[in-house]
Amino acid sequence: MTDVTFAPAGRLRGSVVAPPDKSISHRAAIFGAMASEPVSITGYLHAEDTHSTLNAVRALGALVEERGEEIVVRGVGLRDPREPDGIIDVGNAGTLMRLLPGWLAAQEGRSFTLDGDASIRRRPVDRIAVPLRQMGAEIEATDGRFPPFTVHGRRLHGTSYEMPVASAQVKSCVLLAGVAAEGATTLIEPQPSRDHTERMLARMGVQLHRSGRHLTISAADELEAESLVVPGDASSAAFWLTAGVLVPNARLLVKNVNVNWTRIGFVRILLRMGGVVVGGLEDPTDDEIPGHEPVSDLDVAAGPLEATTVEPAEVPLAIDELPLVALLGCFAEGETVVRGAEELKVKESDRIATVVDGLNGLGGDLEATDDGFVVRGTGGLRGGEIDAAGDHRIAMLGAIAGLASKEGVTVRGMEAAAVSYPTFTDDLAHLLG
Ligand SMILES: O=C(O)C1=C[C@@H](OP(=O)(O)O)[C@@H](O)[C@H](O)C1
Ligand SMILES: C=C(OP(=O)(O)O)C(=O)O
Repeated sequence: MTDVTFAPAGRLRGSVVAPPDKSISHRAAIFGAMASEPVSITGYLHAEDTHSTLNAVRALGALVEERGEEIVVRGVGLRDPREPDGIIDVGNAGTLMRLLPGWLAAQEGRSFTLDGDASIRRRPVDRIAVPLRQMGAEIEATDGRFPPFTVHGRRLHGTSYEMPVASAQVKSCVLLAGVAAEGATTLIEPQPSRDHTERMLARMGVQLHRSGRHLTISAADELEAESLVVPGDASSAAFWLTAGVLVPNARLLVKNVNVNWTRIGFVRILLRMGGVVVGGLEDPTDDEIPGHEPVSDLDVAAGPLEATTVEPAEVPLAIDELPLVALLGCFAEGETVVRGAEELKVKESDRIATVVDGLNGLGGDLEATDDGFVVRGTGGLRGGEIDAAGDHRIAMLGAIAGLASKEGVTVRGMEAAAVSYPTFTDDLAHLLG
């Protein structure tokens, strides 16, 4: 385990290019493997989670050539993944674990077992097993709902499924099954969630139609795209936006950020709290499904903050950034409340517990609730030690807390950052000059 100390930042200036988007990289590799013709992917994220995805698609028979900035995936087509010799190891990647079975469930007569690390074994898969069974698949999970689990592929039929939780992973899984099923599949979403799957499938020639909460996908014979481009990750960029707001006199430019409106709920919350962020944010696209991802450079500066309440409908659009909302709340005037975020309990760690305990250990005044947390702003944080609990977002949360604290923060287990952002400490060193 690596302990790293982050001292209060005297100066934080300059520009940083957001690392490639993790969600979109997973999708590009999986959809590339589902395609019949080679797909060139520019800007693929080289991190632990997305390497698990490359290994998974290789195990299914796809060829992956790495050529510097570009990777080329030579897929096996919608109906020809190979049955691997052993398990498919998803490592720490929940997105891989929940998306891939959508495709695999449609492979008649073949079985696939997925497993991962200790954290992944605590993350439920019944949320995908329920709709996939409804479409005709057979799934056996440990204790009925955890990895390791086995997907027995069957001829799938389209369905209509009302999702109990707003989850882009569940939505994507059902859409992938829908592409390879017979007939149309309709999903009814409780609230909008990130829409990268819809955008990328539309770009790859699949017919998708949205009408309010209803999303319908038609089966396709093949997926097709010569090239896919991965933009910068808004969730990774959020660490720099937070640092830019909290560190006195900071001035940062975060370049090439994906500003898809379903990913920038955090920026909207930050603006509401008084943060200064300037850039070309996307407006909601309503029922339209664009075939691209918008990007912008974001300029951020330090400033005084006010508390806010994050309502349940905002949660899916800022889910991975809610730990940073808690950190901002420590520095804001008043009481910051996050509601409707019980999903945080089933991430890489129980993020209600790790955020509340972690920031309280640094001098914060937070209280866990059943569905989120309450943060009483104290104007700052003393500092101290925080355990990343094997969770990349908690590791980087601790680092940013350290920069903004009075005495600095030691993060225990900083290596966890490599799951989504392996160059995090190098980028920070550059900004500290
Ligand atoms: O679809 C995706 O790429 C993701 C969806 C979210 O999970 P849920 O679908 O479980 O909300 C998010 O927390 C995760 O980091 C990535
Ligand atoms: C929850 C996350 O990812 P995943 O579900 O893919 O493990 C995350 O990156 O914060």
